Amino acid sequence: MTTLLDVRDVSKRFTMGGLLGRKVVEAVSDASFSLSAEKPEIFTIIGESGSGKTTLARMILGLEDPSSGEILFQGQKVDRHAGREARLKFMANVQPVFQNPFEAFNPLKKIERYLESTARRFLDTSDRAAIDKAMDEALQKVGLSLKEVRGRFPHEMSGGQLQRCAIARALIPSPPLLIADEPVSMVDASLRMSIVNLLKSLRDDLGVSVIYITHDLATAYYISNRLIIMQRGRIVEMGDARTVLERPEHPYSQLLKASVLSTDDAGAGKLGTDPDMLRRANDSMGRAGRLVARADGRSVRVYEGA
Ligand SMILES: Nc1ncnc2c1ncn2[C@@H]1O[C@H](COP(=O)(O)OP(=O)(O)OP(=O)(O)O)[C@@H](O)[C@H]1O
Repeated sequence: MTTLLDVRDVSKRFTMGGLLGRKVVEAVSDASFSLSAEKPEIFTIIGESGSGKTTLARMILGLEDPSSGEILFQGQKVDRHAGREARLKFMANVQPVFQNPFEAFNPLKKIERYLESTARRFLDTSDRAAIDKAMDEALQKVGLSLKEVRGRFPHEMSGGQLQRCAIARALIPSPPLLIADEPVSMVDASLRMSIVNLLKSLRDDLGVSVIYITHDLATAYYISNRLIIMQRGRIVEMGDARTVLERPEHPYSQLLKASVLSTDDAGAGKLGTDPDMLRRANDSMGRAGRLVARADGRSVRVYEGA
């Protein structure tokens, strides 16, 4: 197997405060996983707010240095201090899609200007026809066209359409990997599935791998091949998405699943959690334990004495 992305024992610590009262936050602890270059997949990172998802994504994008461990992309170390040329080459291969498309676009600039600057930068051309062609091709991949977008400002589009434009922009350099950090959470509920389906078709039709970051178990279940569940910076469970979400084994994964209201439970106004489940999930909080890889392809964190 050729490896596209290799995350090796990566940790990130932030130190806050001054000399007195210094506080160290371990945002990510010893994360390891890899993606194959031959088998495009949607690899999902699930976790509550503060579990370290964005920090992990920022390290993969080379926007943040790991405190320890390393990340390799196509065998090369991801290094945010690499020279301009190396950095540009990396950015052409690994593109971000952010949560809020209205923040990603400058409200005072027409959308095509943003796409155009990406095309100029990555395709290294100033040929008008070539730039238009690249923009139109990228927009077609997300179900839009340059004709539809031309002349329009961000506020003239719905959140869903604008997120499509953001994804089109990311696709301009034809990257094999997209990092999508909560890409549907700011999009109207009615349009969410169309963006989720778009990610799926990028994988299936264009062979793009996607790291999909979310706290939404339903969309994760629907589109992911594999997933990891993070609790306070640690991966507590990793494996085939359907298997893990159907039969979570780590107490925290079980609690996450039980905390999602099924339509039946919602009617009855109750969550499927019991005090024992809560206690076991709380007991695991902050404990290091050991992530054990099993023959069935699943990894689950276990604790001494548990
Ligand atoms: N630049 C920073 N300086 C200090 N602490 C940080 C920094 N970035 C993140 N953290 C801390 O690291 C932890 C993980 O944050 P992170 O944003 O990665 O989590 P998350 O799972 O993405 O959360 P959310 O879903 O709310 O974005 C949190 O405790 C956060 O406060």
